[in-house]
Amino acid sequence: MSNEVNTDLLKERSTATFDAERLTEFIYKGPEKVKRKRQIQNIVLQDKFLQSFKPTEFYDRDGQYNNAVRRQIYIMDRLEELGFRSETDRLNFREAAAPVELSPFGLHSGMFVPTLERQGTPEQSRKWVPLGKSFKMIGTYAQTELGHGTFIRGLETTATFDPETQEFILDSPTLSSIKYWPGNVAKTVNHCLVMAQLYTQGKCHGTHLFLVQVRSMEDHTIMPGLEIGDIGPKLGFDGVDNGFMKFNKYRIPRMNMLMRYAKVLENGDYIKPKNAKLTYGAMVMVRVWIVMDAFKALSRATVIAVRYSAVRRQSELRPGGEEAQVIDYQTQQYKLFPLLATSYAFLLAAEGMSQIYAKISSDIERGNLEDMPQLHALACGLKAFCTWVGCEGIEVCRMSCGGHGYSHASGIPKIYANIVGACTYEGENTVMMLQTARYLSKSYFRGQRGESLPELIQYLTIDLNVKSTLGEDCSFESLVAAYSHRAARMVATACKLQNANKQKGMPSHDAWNKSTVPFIAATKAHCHLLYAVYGIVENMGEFMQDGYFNQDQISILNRKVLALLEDIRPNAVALVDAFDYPDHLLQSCLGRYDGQVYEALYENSKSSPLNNTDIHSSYYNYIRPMMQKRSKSKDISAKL
Ligand SMILES: CC/C=C\C/C=C\C/C=C\C/C=C\C/C=C\C/C=C\CCCCC(=O)SCCNC(=O)CCNC(=O)[C@H](O)C(C)(C)COP(=O)(O)OP(=O)(O)OC[C@H]1O[C@@H](n2cnc3c(N)ncnc32)[C@H](O)[C@@H]1OP(=O)(O)O
Ligand SMILES: Cc1cc2nc3c(=O)[nH]c(=O)nc-3n(C[C@H](O)[C@H](O)[C@H](O)COP(=O)(O)OP(=O)(O)OC[C@H]3O[C@@H](n4cnc5c(N)ncnc54)[C@H](O)[C@@H]3O)c2cc1C
Repeated sequence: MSNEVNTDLLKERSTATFDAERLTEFIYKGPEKVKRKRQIQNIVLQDKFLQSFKPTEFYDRDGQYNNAVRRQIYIMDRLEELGFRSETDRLNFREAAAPVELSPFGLHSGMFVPTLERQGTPEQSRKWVPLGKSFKMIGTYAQTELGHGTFIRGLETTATFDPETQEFILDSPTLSSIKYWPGNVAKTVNHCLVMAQLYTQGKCHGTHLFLVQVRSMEDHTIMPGLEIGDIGPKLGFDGVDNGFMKFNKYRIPRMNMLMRYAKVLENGDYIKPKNAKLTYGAMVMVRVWIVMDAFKALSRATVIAVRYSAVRRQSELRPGGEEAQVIDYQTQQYKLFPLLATSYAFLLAAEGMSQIYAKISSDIERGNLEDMPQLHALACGLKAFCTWVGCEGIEVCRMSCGGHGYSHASGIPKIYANIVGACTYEGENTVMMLQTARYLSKSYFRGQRGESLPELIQYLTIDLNVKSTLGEDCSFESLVAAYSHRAARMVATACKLQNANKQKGMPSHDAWNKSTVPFIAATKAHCHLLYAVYGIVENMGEFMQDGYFNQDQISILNRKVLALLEDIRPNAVALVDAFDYPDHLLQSCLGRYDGQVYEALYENSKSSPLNNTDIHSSYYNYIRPMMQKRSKSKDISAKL
C-alpha cells in the first residue's frame, strides 16, 4: 500500500475554511482528551494480537463467537495491565480494540451489573456486584420470551414463592413462555437476571427481576431443570450468542429476587414498590445509551461516504471535461450533507439525553420519582427517533457509495447490521414512540387546562394562529419557532382526533388506537426539534398544512437548502475528519484517511478466503463432472 494521500482528499483538506482539529477538540472536550484518545488508539494499533484478526466477515459464526470471546478477554486483561481507571480511557480502548464486534460480555457490563447495582438492595449489591465486576459471575438480562417482548405485563415465566423452603420456583408454563433472544445466554453466561411474574400467597404481583444461576460455576454445565441453547443466525450480532432458555420448576433462594423496590417477606407477604415501573429502570438506561450508539453508527457511515465521494470520480459534470468527484453532484450533496448535519445533531442530543438521565436517575435513586415520566418519554422518543433516522441515513450512505458500498470492505454493511437491531431491541420503536405520544397527549390536555408543563414540552401551549416570521436570513429563532409550531399543531390535531373518537362513544383504548398514526407523526415531529432547513424541506407538507409558511417563505427555504449544500461543500471532508475516527476503527477501504481506496479494495479482496485456492474443490466435485456428462450428451442444447 502506498503511503501517499489521494490528491483529491489533499485538496479538500487544504481548501477547508476551518481547522478540523479545533472541532475535534470540541467533540472530545478538549485537546488533552483528544491526545489521550489517540495515545490509546495507538496502543491498540501497535498490539500484535489485536491486529492479528481478519475482518469478522471472513469467519463463520462459530469463528466469530470464538474470536469475540478471545478478543474481549484479552481486552479485559490488557485493561488490567494498562491500569486504565477512567471510563473514557476504557471505552476508547474497547472501541479501538473491537470496533465492529459486539462483545459476548456486552450485556453483562451493560445491563446485568448495572441492574444489580440499581435494583438490588444494598446488601444484595454488596454481595453480587463485586462478583459481577470481577467476572466470577457472568450475566445477562433475560426478559423477552417467544410469545412476548414488547408487552412486559404479558410475560408468562412464573416465579412462585414457596414459604416452606424460602424459595421461588421459576417455570416456563407454555411454549410461548420460553425465554428467547437474551444476548449471551446461549454459551457465555452463568447467571441471568430473569423477568418473571411474581406469585406469592396465590396472588400475582406482576413482573419482577430475579437473579438466576444458569450454569455451574465449576464446569459451566447447564444447571439441572434448565434447557438452554442458541437461537441461530441473525441479520447481525453474529458474534453474540443470543439464546433461548426454558425453566422446569427451577428453584432459587427467596433472596435472589431483586428487592430494592419491591419485597417478598419470609412469610410470603408482598411489599409493593413506590412505582411498579421502577423495575423497568434497566431498559430506560439502555435506551439512553442507544441514542449515543445511533450517533456513532451514523457518523461513521457518513465519514466513509463523504471521504469516498471526494475520491470517487465518475461521469462528466462538464461535457468533455475530466470525470467529476461525485461529491460535486448536487444530488450526492443532498444525500450526504444533511446526514452530516444529523450526525452532529445526534451527538448533541445524545449528550443532552445522558445529562438528563444522570440528573433524573439520581433523583429516582434518592426516592424522588417526580420526573420519571418525563425521562421515560424522552428516552423512548429519542431512542426510536435516532435509530430510525440513523438507520435510514446509514442505508443512504451505503447506496451513495455505489457497488463498493455493498461490499463488506466498505465497512457500512456491518455498521448497519449491528445498529438496525436497535430499532427493535430495548423497545420496538413504534411502541416506544407511542409511549412518548401518550405522554404528549396527557401533557397537551394538562396544558389546555392551564397546568404548568416541564420546560421541554412548554411549546405545546403556543398560539397556533401565529404565522412564521421567517425571512431570507432563515434565522435560528424562526426555524426553532417553525419546528415548535409544527410539533404543537400535530400533537393538537392528534389529541383532537383522540377526543373526537371519545365523543363518538368509543371506549378510551379504541379512541387512542384509532388516533395512533397521527400521534406517531406528531411524536416524530416532537423529537425532530433538532436540525433545521433540510428537515422543513423534507417535511414541507406538515409545515404548510395550516398555512404557517407562505409561498415566499417556502421558496426561501427551498433556495436556502440548496445554498447550504454549497456552503458546506468546501468543508465536507473537514467536517467528517473532525470525528477523528482512525482507519482501524472505521474498518473501511472506502473511508480511509489517505483515500487510497482502490489499492485497499484490491488488497482486501486478495485476502478473501475463497482465493486460498486457484481452483475451488467444487470444480472437481461438481462442475467438471457436469461438463463431462454434458459433453457426452447428444442434445446440443444441453451442451450449451
Ligand atoms: C448482546 C449485546 C452484546 C454487546 C453489547 C455491546 C456493548 C455493551 C454495552 C452496553 C450493553 C447495553 C446496551 C447498549 C448497547 C447496545 C445494546 C446491545 C444489545 C441489545 C440489548 C437489548 C436488550 C433487550 O432488548 S432487553 C428487553 C427490552 N424490552 C423492552 O424494552 C420491552 C418494551 N416494553 C416496555 O417497556 C413496556 O411493556 C411498555 C413501556 C411498552 C408498556 O409497559 P406497561 O404495559 O407496563 O405500561 P403501560 O400500561 O403502557 O403504561 C402505564 C404507565 O407506566 C408508564 N411507564 C411505562 N414504562 C415506564 C418506564 N420505564 N418508566 C416510567 N414510566 C413508565 C407509562 O408512561 C404509563 O404512564 P401513565 O402516566 O399512566 O400514562
Ligand atoms: C439484536 C437483538 C438483541 C436482543 N437482546 C435481548 C436481550 O438481551 N434480552 C431480552 O430480554 N430481549 C432481547 N431482545 C428482544 C427484544 O427486546 C424484543 O424483540 C423487542 O422488545 C421487541 O419485542 P417483540 O419482539 O415482542 O416485538 P413485537 O412487539 O411483537 O413487534 C411486532 C409488531 O407489533 C407492533 N406492536 C406491538 N405492540 C404494539 C402496540 N402496543 N401498539 C402498536 N403496535 C404494537 C410493533 O410495533 C411491531 O411492528 C433482543 C432483540 C434483538 C433483535
